Amino acid sequence: MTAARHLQTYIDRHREALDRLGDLAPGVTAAAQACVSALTNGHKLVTCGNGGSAADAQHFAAELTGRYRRERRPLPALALTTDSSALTCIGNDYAFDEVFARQVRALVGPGDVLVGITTSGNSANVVKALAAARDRGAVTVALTGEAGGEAARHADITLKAPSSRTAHIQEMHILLIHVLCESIDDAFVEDDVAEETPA
Ligand SMILES: O=C(CO)[C@@H](O)[C@H](O)[C@H](O)[C@H](O)COP(=O)(O)O
Ligand SMILES: [Zn+2]
Repeated sequence: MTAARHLQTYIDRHREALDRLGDLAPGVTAAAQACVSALTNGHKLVTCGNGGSAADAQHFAAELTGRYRRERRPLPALALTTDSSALTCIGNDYAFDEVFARQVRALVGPGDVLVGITTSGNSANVVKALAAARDRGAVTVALTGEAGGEAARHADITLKAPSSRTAHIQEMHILLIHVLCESIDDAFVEDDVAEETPA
């Protein structure tokens, strides 16, 4: 297939998913409220995922500790994918399934929000992180594909990107993350006329 044909296929499939994304409005509202309420009450956001979703987890956390679009105070957020010592120690000494859950048991407390990102919904390390966070009294949010999978069973709120294809699920996930960042900015930007940094 030519690159041009790939491009058209991606545009068509991306648009198909995008056209159905509005159905997630109630879940997005609930997730935004959970994030804002946790951060307002001095709690933190913790994220995790594998591969491309690890990048999304880090992206989300950095939007909060750094900045998203508007100027506001730094907000507490942490991706569990970034500490190679913790990942290799826990993976080596326990099991890869435990790499996020053990960090959750160390770092996540009541009132925090754990965001688990998994396109299949079935990555065991993300599922176990959601379960551990729930045990710790955190609010659990899963970003999944349309199937939801096992992750949905351990999440208080599940945002199911309306696609079964990993790439397009990931594309919807990053859009959803940015939408959550808009709501978080709304809650923490003090001067609402603050300008966006030009690209
Ligand atoms: O980015 C991609 C594929 O687009 C890959 O790195 C992908 O994230 C990895 O295969 C992940 O291990 C998939 O895990 P999950 O989304 O099913 O939890
Ligand atoms: Zn990818």
